[in-house]
Amino acid sequence: MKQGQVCQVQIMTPPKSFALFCLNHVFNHVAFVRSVMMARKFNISLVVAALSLITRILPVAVAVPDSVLRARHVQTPEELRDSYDYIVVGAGTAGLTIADRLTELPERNPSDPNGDRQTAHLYNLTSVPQIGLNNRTIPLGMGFGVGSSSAVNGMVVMRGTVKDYGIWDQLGKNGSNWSWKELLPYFKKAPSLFTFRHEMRNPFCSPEPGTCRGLQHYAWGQYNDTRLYASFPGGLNPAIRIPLPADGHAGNHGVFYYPLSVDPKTRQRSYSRTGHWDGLNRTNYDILTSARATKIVLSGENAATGVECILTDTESSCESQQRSCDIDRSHPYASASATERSPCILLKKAKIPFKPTWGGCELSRSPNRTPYSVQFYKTTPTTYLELDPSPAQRRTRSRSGGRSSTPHRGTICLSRHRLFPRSPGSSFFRSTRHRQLRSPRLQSPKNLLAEQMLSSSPSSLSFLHWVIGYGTAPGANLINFHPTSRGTVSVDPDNIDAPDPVVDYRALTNPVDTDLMIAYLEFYRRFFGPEGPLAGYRAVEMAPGAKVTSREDLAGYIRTNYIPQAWHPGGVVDDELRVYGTRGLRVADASVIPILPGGTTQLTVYVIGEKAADLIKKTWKGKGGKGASGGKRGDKNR
Ligand SMILES: Cc1cc2nc3c(=O)[nH]c(=O)nc-3n(C[C@H](O)[C@H](O)[C@H](O)COP(=O)(O)OP(=O)(O)OC[C@H]3O[C@@H](n4cnc5c(N)ncnc54)[C@H](O)[C@@H]3O)c2cc1C
Repeated sequence: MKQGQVCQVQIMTPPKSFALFCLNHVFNHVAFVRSVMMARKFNISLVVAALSLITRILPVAVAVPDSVLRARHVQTPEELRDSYDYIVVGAGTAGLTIADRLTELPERNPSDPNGDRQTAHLYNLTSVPQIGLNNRTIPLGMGFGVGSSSAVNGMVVMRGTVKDYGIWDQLGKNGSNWSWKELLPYFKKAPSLFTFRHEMRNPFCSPEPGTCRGLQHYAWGQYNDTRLYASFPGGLNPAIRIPLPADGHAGNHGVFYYPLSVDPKTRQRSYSRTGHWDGLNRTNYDILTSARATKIVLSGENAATGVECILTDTESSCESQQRSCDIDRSHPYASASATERSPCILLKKAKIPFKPTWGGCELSRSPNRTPYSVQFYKTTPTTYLELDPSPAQRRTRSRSGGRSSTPHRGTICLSRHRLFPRSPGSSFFRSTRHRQLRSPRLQSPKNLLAEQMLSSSPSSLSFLHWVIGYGTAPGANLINFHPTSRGTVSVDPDNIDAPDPVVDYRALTNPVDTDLMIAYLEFYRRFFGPEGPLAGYRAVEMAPGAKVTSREDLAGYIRTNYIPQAWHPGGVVDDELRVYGTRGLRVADASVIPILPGGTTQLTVYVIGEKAADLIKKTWKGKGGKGASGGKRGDKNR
């Protein structure tokens, strides 16, 4: 090891295997945690699970009781071992999952969930001014700390639809299967990490699609709520053609309730740290805190051989070596952070050959699977009260298994439905104006997106809505997980060593996105209007306001209110998560999602972590490894 300005973590031929995290805290009084995990492998490979580009970093203590933390906590370069089999950069949702799986041991202590949402633990980064949004800059949603974004997120647990993952699969070229069927085993694994606020016997109602016994499983707990259903005699379907799937986690769209990853008794957050780190008893797993990975070291043949990082408290350096590595980044905005954190734009610059397929060039530069979220309806206080269930509705709730508790002031449910159930429907996208949805390449994410938008099939793309009350506010909140404008995350061309990425959402640069939002607004006007299924709520439109009707005015409202991110960005790599043109370098985090699923992302990211670990384990075969099942590595309780 050597001291200096830079911490270099290199990985050598593995005498021992382990995981190492670099946890950093950053400027502006905001603590950052970066992590580098090094995990054991039988042969050679490095996994970096998250990089990002933050400048100055302050050390931050990680509040983990010794009794809980069993992975070796490394705080100085001197404590690093000479070599590691894997390095995982990023102690986030995917990174912790991968490190856990690569270091699995038979013993596992029960989790000790601690720490609720720490909203202050968000990186203090903003995008460049957005031309399409009246030059507003948009804060980036990205958590730091052990657990990172899963430690600060809204805890909504959702799967995407069968179609969502089908698109991923269609985009794959290397034979790695990302279909619903392939991912289902990983989805089933993830719930064991969570304790849920909704005390359901089976939190997902059905590990197997279609085996759920009823909506009531989702209809109690925080939202105490069958009111929505009571509001729609005959269900939503006749009114707005939105189905009510019996199982919200069986890959369908429709209106359903969802669980939260919160312990129902203690109300403590259940997240990647409690599920994948606390309580681990691993001698092959080290974690380095207060360090920021700055560069992935590549050999002459573009083989990843190590990681350089800065120890943020002492500004000292560390160094180790490795024969080869799989590098897995574990945060979308990390994609452009270290020098070789390059998406396609940097690969091009470096003249590294790549095939823009699964996580193609366009997407890899893009954080722009950015949801749209605008609250545009509110109810008056009078109407507010009327949201409480009637005696009849209470009886309905009771019959359906819901709990009797203080009536919530609004009804919350999740609607994931296809575009524009009544109209303009598919014809909306067939207009000349929307031909620009398509791209010249046939099997491109953009084309598949367009195809789904144009489709009238019930399995086509779905969009997400929280209806009547997002959080505690009455109203509606809609999220578009399928924007067509593509953004970029890149290094600063004027300062390639700058730690912060340049993030440009390029929000609303494709006019289709504005048209989508206008159509959404109009849909909600129908939905809440006197002729709509929620007429009984007598909702009053507060914003944009009933007077805002022309396309021009609605577009103006959207420009000033549109938020081109709702904490679920995405972007990078081929379908085996390898960075094009390199060896031993993988990215596994939310950024690899080629097209966002129509749902919140944390569960999908856990699945990506699980799949990444299996992809890596496959390379153990024939090299002294035990293969994907991990042999002795498997904890019994998984
Ligand atoms: C405020 C908020 C609310 C959300 N709400 C929900 C929700 O309700 N439901 C849901 O399903 N999803 C939600 N999400 C999204 C979900 O939490 C994320 O998609 C998911 O956790 C991302 O996981 P990840 O592994 O890709 O990144 P993260 O979990 O963010 O991990 C990235 C890690 O990489 C580290 N890192 C970055 N750069 C470096 C570097 N240079 N060196 C070392 N380490 C580095 C970071 O510090 C961090 O530890 C929310 C997200 C946020 C931010």
